[in-house]
Amino acid sequence: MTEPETGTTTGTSTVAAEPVLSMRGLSVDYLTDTSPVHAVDDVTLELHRGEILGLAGESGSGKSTLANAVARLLKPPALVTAGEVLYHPAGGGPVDVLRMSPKALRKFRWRELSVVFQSAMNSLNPVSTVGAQIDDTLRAHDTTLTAAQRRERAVELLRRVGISADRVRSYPHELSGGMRQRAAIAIALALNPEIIIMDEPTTALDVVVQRDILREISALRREYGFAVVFITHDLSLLLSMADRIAVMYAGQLVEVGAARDVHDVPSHPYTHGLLHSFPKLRGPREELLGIPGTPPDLRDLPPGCPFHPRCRFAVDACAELTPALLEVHSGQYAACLAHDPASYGAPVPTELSGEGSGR
Ligand SMILES: Nc1ncnc2c1ncn2[C@@H]1O[C@H](COP(=O)(O)OP(=O)(O)OP(=O)(O)O)[C@@H](O)[C@H]1O
Repeated sequence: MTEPETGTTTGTSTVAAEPVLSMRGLSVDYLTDTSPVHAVDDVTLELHRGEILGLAGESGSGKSTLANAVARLLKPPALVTAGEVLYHPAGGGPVDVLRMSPKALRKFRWRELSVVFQSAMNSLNPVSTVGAQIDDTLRAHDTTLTAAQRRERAVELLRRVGISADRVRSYPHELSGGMRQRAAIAIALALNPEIIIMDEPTTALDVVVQRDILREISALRREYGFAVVFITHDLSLLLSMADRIAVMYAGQLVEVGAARDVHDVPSHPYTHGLLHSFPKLRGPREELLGIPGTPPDLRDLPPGCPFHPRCRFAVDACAELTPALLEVHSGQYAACLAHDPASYGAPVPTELSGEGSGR
C-alpha cells in the first residue's frame, strides 16, 4: 500500500511532514470462537510531528482497535497479525513499538505517548483527587521533581485545561462531565508527551462543551507541539480542527488527505457519504444523503471493494477488484476504483473528482 507522505497544513502554513509515528501494513484480528474478526486490515499511515490527525469512520470500523494497537493496549482475544508500528524520537532512529520491553513500554506510554478515552470516569481514579492523580503520574515517571514542583505543575496543568486551582482537591464525582474530560487531558499532558491519542474524548459531552474542549486541544497543541490522533465517528467535527483526516471503513483505510481537501472534494464514496450524514453548521441546507445499508461482517468481507454493496457509484468491477490506496490529488489518497480508470471503465464521477471545484 502506498504510504501517504505529504506536508501538513497547519493554519495557513505548510510544514514539513516529519513522521513521529508510522504504522506499516498493520493488521489486527480478534480471535473469536468462530472465525477471526479482521478489525484492522493492512493499515499504512503516518502521524506527523505536531499535527492533529483525525481518524474517522462509523462505529465498528476499527478506529479504537488501531489506536489501541499503536498504544500497545490491546488485550486478548485481539492479536496483531501483521505489520509494524514505529516511533520516531526527535533526533533518534525509529523504535519498534510492538517489540518494546515492558520497561521501555512503561516509559513510552506517558512520556512519549498518552491516551485520553471517551469516558474519563473509566480512566480517572474515583477515590483520588485530580491533583493527587497528576501528582501520582509525575512521581511515577519523573523522579527529579520535588513535591512542591509537582504540586505547582498539577495546578498549572489544570489551569491550562480550564480548571481553576481550587479544584486540585476535587474528586472526579465532584466535577461535571466536561471538567472530568479536561482533567483527563491534563493528566495526559503531565509528562509533555509527543503523541496524544484521543479516542472520542468529547462524544459524551454536549455540543457547546465539546466545541470549547476542541478549541482548547488545538490551542494546547500549538503551545506544546504534541501530535494528536483524534478519533471520532463525526467527520464534520474533524474538519474544523484536524490538519489531516484518515477515514476507515471495515478495518481498512479508504481515504487520507489534508482536512481541507477531504472537505472540498471527498475522493472516496464512503467519505462523501459520511460528509453528507451530518448536517452542516453553516451554509445552505442540503439533503442528507447518508449511506444506505450497514457495515459488513468483519469475519466475512464481500469480495472486491468492501464498500461496494453500499456504494452509489459502484460498477461491476467493484465486486471483483480490491482497490489500492492511490494518490488522487496532491497529498490526498483514496482506495476506490473510480480513480483507476483502466479498472473502473467509466468516467470518474464528478462528486469524487472535484471537476469544476476549481482545484
Ligand atoms: N473483544 C472483541 N471480540 C471480538 N470482536 C471485537 C472485540 N472488540 C471489538 N471487536 C470488533 O472489532 C471491530 C472494530 O471495533 P472497534 O471498537 O475498533 O471499532 P471503532 O471504529 O472504534 O468503533 P466504535 O466507534 O464503536 O468504538 C468491530 O466489528 C467490533 O465488533
